[in-house]
Amino acid sequence: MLLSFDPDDVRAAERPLLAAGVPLMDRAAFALAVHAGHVLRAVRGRVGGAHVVLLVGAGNNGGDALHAGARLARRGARVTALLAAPQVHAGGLAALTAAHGRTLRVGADGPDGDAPAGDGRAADASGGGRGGAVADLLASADVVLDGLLGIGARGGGVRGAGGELVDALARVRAAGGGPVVVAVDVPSGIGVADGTAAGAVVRADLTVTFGAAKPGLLLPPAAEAAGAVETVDIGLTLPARPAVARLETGDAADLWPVPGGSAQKYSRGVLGVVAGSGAYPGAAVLSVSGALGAGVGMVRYVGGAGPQVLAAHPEVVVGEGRVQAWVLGSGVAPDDETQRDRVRAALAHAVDHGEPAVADAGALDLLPERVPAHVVLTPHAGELATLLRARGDDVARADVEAAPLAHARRAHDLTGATVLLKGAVTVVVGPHGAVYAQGDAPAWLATAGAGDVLGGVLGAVLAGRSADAVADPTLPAALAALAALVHGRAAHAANPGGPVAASAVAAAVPGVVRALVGA
Ligand SMILES: NC(=O)C1=CN([C@@H]2O[C@H](COP(=O)(O)OP(=O)(O)OC[C@H]3O[C@@H](n4cnc5c(N)ncnc54)[C@H](OP(=O)(O)O)[C@@H]3O)[C@@H](O)[C@H]2O)[C@@H](O)CC1
Ligand SMILES: [K+]
Repeated sequence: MLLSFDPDDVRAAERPLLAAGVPLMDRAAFALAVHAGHVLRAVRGRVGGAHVVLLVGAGNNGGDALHAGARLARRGARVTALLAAPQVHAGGLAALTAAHGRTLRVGADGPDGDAPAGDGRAADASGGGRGGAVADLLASADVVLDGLLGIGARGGGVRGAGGELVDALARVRAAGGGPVVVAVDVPSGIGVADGTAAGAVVRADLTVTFGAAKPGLLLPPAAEAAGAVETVDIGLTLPARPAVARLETGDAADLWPVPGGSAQKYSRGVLGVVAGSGAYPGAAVLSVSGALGAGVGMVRYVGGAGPQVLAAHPEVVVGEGRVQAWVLGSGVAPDDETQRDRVRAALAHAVDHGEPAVADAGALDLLPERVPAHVVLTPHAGELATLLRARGDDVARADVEAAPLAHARRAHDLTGATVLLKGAVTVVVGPHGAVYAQGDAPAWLATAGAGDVLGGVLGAVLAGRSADAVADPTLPAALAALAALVHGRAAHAANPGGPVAASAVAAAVPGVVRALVGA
């Protein structure tokens, strides 16, 4: 499991070590230089002679970059630091200067080469015009180390001279080619704790993060700015509970309902699916496909798409009966009162009788005021905005997309449900601070019907662990994250690197489950 921690927790973990004189910045800078060295060898074959540009802000994040730059300069790299603040980390600046790195001050007046600490060579870089000199430097760099802002970031985006550097770097990259960008601790400008990415935000290829990942490296939309994430152990002892977690391959076996030797179809879980209709049978077929692919004991289908469901899946039982979990609402039209009544009844049953339920699409506006955490909502951003508006919040789809965690949390707080917010990175919020961010799916998965398959997979897992999911209110969030992981992996497996149809994703689920939990 990849765990991330809020800046306050990281600072609290650093404090006793700093008080004891542990050289945390040395550890961080050493690891950063090692990773930058790997990148330089990959793009240029060697560190010696490579061109490294440092973006340096006012705080310790800039200090990390300067110290790492000094290490690279001692290994023969040509290092130029662009100083975006009047005062930068003094020890780092001295180290870089001693290692013969160049410094160049940038700001409202552009580069003027007046960096402190006796940098006699700063003036070379300012030739050719102010902004032009910076752009030329960035364009000619093999690697840029982004040390503008770390966990001390406040507000959205990088302000001031640093923000101008972020924009200049974006222009260089948009023009094609450009350097490999390595973010120091976090990409500068992201919301470190909430994953927002407004204003000037560095787009990194790699983030080298210290002590533990930060939530913004996992959460959308900021996660996209982080690139690959390398976590460096600098010796911090962090709290037991992370801010945001991400399930990985090794986590699936513990969570998945793998049948024991004495299993039979009822003990493995029966899933009730109230989805689709005669007019729109596809959602029903896809939900059932996902559930069967995930290995549910049995599916009972209730609704007007019985013939189509049976044609695709003769193992399904059509009609009502006892179930251990539900999938509700996929493909249920707003004017289909018969099916909506069935969804209402199933929701009430799930709440009253302790049966986990997935409430998707057409079930979201039928939700009682409050539900237990074993009811899992699976909206996309637009549906979540609608749900929140129905509860009095003035919120649009774009607001949800800009701050998915905050809005998923709000929906959880208002309804009591576990909330799985679908997206390129899927965010899950449950009670007691359970938060997951799963970025497993290829962009190709954004396709009609994919959500129906996800609902089926999640329903199967909830049916298989029905009693556990009711007894432990944080478990539905973990199982929802697990379903997102399997669903995303199935999309990759169905057609690596290419387009996928939802039915192909469902067909790939059994193989993914076998790979994750098979002996
Ligand atoms: N502690 C340790 O031992 C270790 C720490 N480590 C490293 O330290 C980093 C944290 O360092 P840090 O606390 O100095 O904060 P940092 O992020 O560098 O910047 C703060 C400065 O930025 C400014 N500023 C804020 N927001 C802004 C904005 N939007 N736009 C523009 N400016 C903004 C802010 O100004 P202020 O808001 O105070 O006016 C202040 O001047 C951490 O991420 C890791 O890399 C590692 O070495 C491991 C050991
Ligand atoms: K940074």
